[in-house]
Amino acid sequence: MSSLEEPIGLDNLPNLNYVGRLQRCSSSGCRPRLDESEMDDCLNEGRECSSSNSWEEDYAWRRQPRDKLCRDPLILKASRRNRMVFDCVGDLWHMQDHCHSPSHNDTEIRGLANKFLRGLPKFVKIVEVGPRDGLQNEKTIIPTSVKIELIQKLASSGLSVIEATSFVSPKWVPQLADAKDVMKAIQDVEGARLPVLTPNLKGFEAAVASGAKEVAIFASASESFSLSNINCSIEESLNRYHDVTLAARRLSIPVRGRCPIYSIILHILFSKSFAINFTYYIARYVSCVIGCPVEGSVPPSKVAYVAKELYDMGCYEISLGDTIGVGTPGTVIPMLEAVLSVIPVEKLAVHFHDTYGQSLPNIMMGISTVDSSVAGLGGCPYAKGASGNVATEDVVYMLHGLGIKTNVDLSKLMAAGDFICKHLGRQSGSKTAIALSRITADASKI
Ligand SMILES: CC(C)(COP(=O)([O-])OP(=O)([O-])OC[C@H]1O[C@@H](n2cnc3c(N)ncnc32)[C@H](O)[C@@H]1OP(=O)([O-])[O-])[C@@H](O)C(=O)NCCC(=O)NCCSC(=O)C[C@@](C)(O)CC(=O)[O-]
Repeated sequence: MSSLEEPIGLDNLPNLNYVGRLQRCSSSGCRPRLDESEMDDCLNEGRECSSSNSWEEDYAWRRQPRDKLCRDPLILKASRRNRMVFDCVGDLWHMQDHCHSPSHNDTEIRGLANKFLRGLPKFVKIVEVGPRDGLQNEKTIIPTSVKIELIQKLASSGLSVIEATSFVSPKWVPQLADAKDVMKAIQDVEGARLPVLTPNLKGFEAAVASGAKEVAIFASASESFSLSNINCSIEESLNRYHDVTLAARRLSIPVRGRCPIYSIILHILFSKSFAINFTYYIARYVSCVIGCPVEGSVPPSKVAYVAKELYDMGCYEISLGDTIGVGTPGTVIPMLEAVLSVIPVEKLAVHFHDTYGQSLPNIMMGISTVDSSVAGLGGCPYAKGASGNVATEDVVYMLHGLGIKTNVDLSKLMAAGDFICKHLGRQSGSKTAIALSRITADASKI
């Protein structure tokens, strides 16, 4: 991958003077660069920061008249040469109206950068939900062999958790009726955990019989959605999930969840052997954490209640799902605040559908586990109008651009996205995949 295909992150900004200048001339021209003290911060936090450019060089542009800056031949050359860079800054003519105002206070800007970067994790675990959430809503039934190959390709990209399928009623979700065959075929996939969705004991038992080592349970913060999605009330669903978590402990099936002291006691009481691994993995979902397709907005306190119930059952990770993708940072922050008052931050994951294109800003709230779907596949059959999950490629591109590690190889991930999109006969839902494929295609013509 050439440097032009890599995200323009904080790490490489200093080496891309023309990009920096373009950005300063754009509406986002207030975007701060790192000064030396901030670089020290980065180093202390284990991130890499280049110090190749001096502070004066960084901010020399402020002394230049606006029109000179915006007619900089380097800028124009760069914009002609590199479509990706041009796209990233928008229309030059339009940008002239948004040149940086010298009235901005440098200290405030640097303070903002510091605050912003400090709130972000150094590593984000991505939970790939494409094979499950992505394919459950497809009109046509995807052949089992394609699902298996997709999972293998995703695993080879470095994704460490891939939600493989669902053990739900085939009458409700016929697209995943081959769950058993998929699970059996991916037993030898290495390097990735492969959780599956289970709505009840029946699903749990079928998952275990097919070799699942990890299961995900899914409750809703909206009564109406619970009824339409799993045909029972929230309380009934929580009772079912109690049964599932107990059964998991009896079988010593890893439960994606924490291991509180009473779990250990239950484990000792119910397990057949004491020499078992105490790592439980049971997951994880609270759906409709912002809005419900039937009820409209969902109160944060309701989300916190359901999340805490799942957590207390032993779920070590609670994923907060904006099922219909209506959240903005304005609604996501109060919801997170409510949940964080009952669950530690490191136990949380976020799961955004990108219906309104708000997923990326919503992810930037400091939660270090993010669900996403390759090529932006997905949607819930019981949440009409909801679009796919935020695309994994877009998440990886953004995180790498911020210097946040994911251990995911973007080009291999794109190959997986390309594979499934070709099969589905449509364009990727990932803006990153589209842009980078265009660059590669253009380059191959030269
Ligand atoms: C929960 C049920 C099963 C209740 O469905 P029900 O009809 O109320 O269940 P039932 O107990 O009356 O059983 C009816 C039939 O289903 C069978 N059955 C019962 N359970 C199972 C099972 N596990 N696997 C296979 N078969 C099952 C059962 O054996 C019976 O078969 P029959 O006697 O008629 O031949 C049903 O409503 C269901 O399967 N719902 C799943 C819906 C679903 O998968 N939705 C999408 C996932 S949620 C989501 O996408 C949101 C999320 C997680 O991504 C987060 C976010 O985006 O926010």
